[in-house]
Amino acid sequence: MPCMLIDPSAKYRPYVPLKIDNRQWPTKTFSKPPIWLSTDLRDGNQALANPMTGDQKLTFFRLLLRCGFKEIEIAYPAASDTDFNFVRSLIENNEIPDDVWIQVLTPAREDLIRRTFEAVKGAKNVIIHMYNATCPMFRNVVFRNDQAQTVKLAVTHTQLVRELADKYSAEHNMKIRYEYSPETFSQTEIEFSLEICEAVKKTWGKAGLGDERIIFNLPATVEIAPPNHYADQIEYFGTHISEREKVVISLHPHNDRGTGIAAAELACLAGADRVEGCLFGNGERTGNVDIVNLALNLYTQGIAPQLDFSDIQSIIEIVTQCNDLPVHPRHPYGGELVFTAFSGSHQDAIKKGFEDQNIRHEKAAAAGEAQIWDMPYLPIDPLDLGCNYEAVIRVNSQSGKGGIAYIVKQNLHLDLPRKMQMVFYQVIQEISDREAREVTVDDITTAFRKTYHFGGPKYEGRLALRNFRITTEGSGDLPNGVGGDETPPDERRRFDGTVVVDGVLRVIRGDGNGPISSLLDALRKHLDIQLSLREYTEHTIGFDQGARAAAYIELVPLSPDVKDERRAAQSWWGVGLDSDIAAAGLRAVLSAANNAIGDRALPELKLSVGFDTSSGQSDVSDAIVNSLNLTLPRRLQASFFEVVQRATHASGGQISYEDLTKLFQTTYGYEVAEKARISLESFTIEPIGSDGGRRFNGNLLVDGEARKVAGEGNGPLSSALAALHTMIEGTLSIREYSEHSVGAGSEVKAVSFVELLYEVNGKKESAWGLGSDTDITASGLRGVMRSASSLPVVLKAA
Ligand SMILES: CC(=O)SCCNC(=O)CCNC(=O)[C@H](O)C(C)(C)COP(=O)(O)OP(=O)(O)OC[C@H]1O[C@@H](n2cnc3c(N)ncnc32)[C@H](O)[C@@H]1OP(=O)(O)O
Ligand SMILES: CC(C)C(=O)C(=O)O
Repeated sequence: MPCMLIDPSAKYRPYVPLKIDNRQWPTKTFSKPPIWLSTDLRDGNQALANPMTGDQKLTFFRLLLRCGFKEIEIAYPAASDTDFNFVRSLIENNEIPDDVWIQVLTPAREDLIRRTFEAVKGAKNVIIHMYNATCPMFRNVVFRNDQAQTVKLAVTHTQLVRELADKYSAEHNMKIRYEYSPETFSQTEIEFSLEICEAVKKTWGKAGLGDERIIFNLPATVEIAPPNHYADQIEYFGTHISEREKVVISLHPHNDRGTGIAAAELACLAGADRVEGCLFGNGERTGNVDIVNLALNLYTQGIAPQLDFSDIQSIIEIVTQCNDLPVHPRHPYGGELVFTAFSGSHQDAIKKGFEDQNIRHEKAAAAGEAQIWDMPYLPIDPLDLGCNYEAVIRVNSQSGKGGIAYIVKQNLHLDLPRKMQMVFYQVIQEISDREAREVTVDDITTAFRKTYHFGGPKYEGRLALRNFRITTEGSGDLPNGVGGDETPPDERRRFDGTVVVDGVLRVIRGDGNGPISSLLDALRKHLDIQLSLREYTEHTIGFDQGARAAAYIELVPLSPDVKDERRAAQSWWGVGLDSDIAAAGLRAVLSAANNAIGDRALPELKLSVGFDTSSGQSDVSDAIVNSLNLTLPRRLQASFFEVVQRATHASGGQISYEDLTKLFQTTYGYEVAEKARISLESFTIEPIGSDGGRRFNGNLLVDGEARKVAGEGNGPLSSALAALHTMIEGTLSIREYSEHSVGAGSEVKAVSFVELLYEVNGKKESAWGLGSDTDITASGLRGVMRSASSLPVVLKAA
């Protein structure tokens, strides 16, 4: 089986370097772009397994115009009807802008030259491009010509081109220029290249300045030497051709050694004026030189290339559709992976680079200076090519914390503290190792939300903040916007808040020297969550009205010794986002606390009875709001607080929230199964008289016995009281009444809060009762009966 030779010199010979003294190009630098010629529709097209259709060529042509090409080789018209007709259709359909030169290629053959001229008849600006091979191998093998015959071939056919150019330009008002290519220039003896070009120039006979210049296109038809050799050849040609000012030196590099770009760049430094190539380097074998690459190389040197690749992805789409060839994912500037870093150290550098650059750019903008792009690993700003930063960092098992933090910042606008980055990195590493695949942006943001219970109800943990109030001892409510734990020394803060604990609303309270420490205190007291704050950072997101605060918190196990807390190996991070900075901190505490408690069962929530009367009362009523959705009238709050205090003393100083709720329900008869002493079985209310009076007819159950009663008043409640008076000693009167609705839609019901005053034998007593019903009148009546049942009403003898 053939294989690589141990001594390849037995088979291959090296190129022969040019002897040039004092070459100039190595010290030259770029200052302007060359003239570009796209040969996608000719050299690119002829290299395709399936050359482009007319429609594809038209699409491609329009794309080239969009990119800004002013010279476009559109066909080898003599090759096929498709090519010929395409040229005709562009001309006849006025597709060619006035400032664009179309170029067509022809061999040095009379019939084909004539057909080529026929193809371009009537076009405004045309470059006729003729070629014949000039290097020894082609002379000897392909044409079997010596040097003189080769020159003769070129000269004779240049003569024909000249005659036809004169004729067509006169007859069809065309501007016609001439390009001659000594094909395989790079393999041709340099002196012979000069000789044949001098002969062609002379024959053409009308090389002038500007648009009159003759174009000598010097192809590296096959790249057989390093790029410096091509540069030498070009410099030599340019410094030895006569009337240099009347000559455009054009490059046509191929990429057989993979150095087409370097060859073109060095040859430009060596004096070339023009480059022929294809978008993304399509073309024979390894392709023509890639004009996108060349142009953007200039761009990254701060030189406007005069070509526009602002929407590079849409350009790739069209090019790949027309060529039916892919663009490699690693292709310079355009490949789908070229702005992507997977590896940790690259990602870290890019992330830091962006941060540093933002600061630099802000300063430069303020000073009115240029905002220079200077980024690790990214030689060009993806935005300039219509790409975004989304794909700049992608994560797999080679990635590090910096990259992951970058994605979190880009997508969630959260700038994680370094230690938190390290912790979250472990989470993503675990996913990436487990799944053995790239971790997507969605994977990362979802993992972040889940890990830190961040981003709304869907991601809530076992503990979630509903509402809160921070008060300063003696000074009432704190205005929102008091941040972190920045409390003046000696001022104490109190956190009163409603927190969802395992799905149940709870009111908790704690004290500390700031909002965070008072919430931590509340968690300790009420839920036995013993944590302490080790690190807190915050930043704002957005501006002005839309600004929000992001807070990051690290909690450690509470320890009697602060030093132990600082050294604690175990810690939990949390994040909170809110328009109010204090709320952001509190959310961050709960986010971290969620991670700290994991699945651990929490103790039954305890309501401490050590509160002072007023604040204990609001705790109690908050609890009823939370558990039963009932907003108690103020006097009922006071009344119930007394009940609670008695109950908590009786049960050793503490009462659970469940028991508190039950106590409320049984005390006031709210939604309990047992019948009260006096209960309403059924009733009717009838209007009486003309002044709005009412008559109540009720079926009651009193001490287990059915009673029918009736009474009249000026409303349902007063008529019910009148009815009760028919069976009791003393009098009942309404001391306070209020009601509100609970629930929504078809579930809505009325809840009535009734306080009755009972006067009998000179004694007075009052009691509260609750009624509820979908009918508001029935709700009020039930409240009356429930309140009466709580009073020691004396029944009349039957
Ligand atoms: C480096 C380059 O890219 S050069 C451009 C190459 N592009 C193409 O070839 C695509 C279009 N070509 C074609 O469609 C056909 O080759 C045609 C129509 C031009 C000619 O087709 P044919 O007449 O069948 O000739 P064929 O394709 O075999 O070409 C070889 C002949 O042309 C001669 N020839 C090759 N190049 C040239 C040239 N630049 N000038 C004159 N004659 C040439 C060869 O010596 C050979 O002649 P021979 O038949 O006397 O031996
Ligand atoms: C016709 C010439 C310019 C050519 O395509 C080449 O040499 O590659």
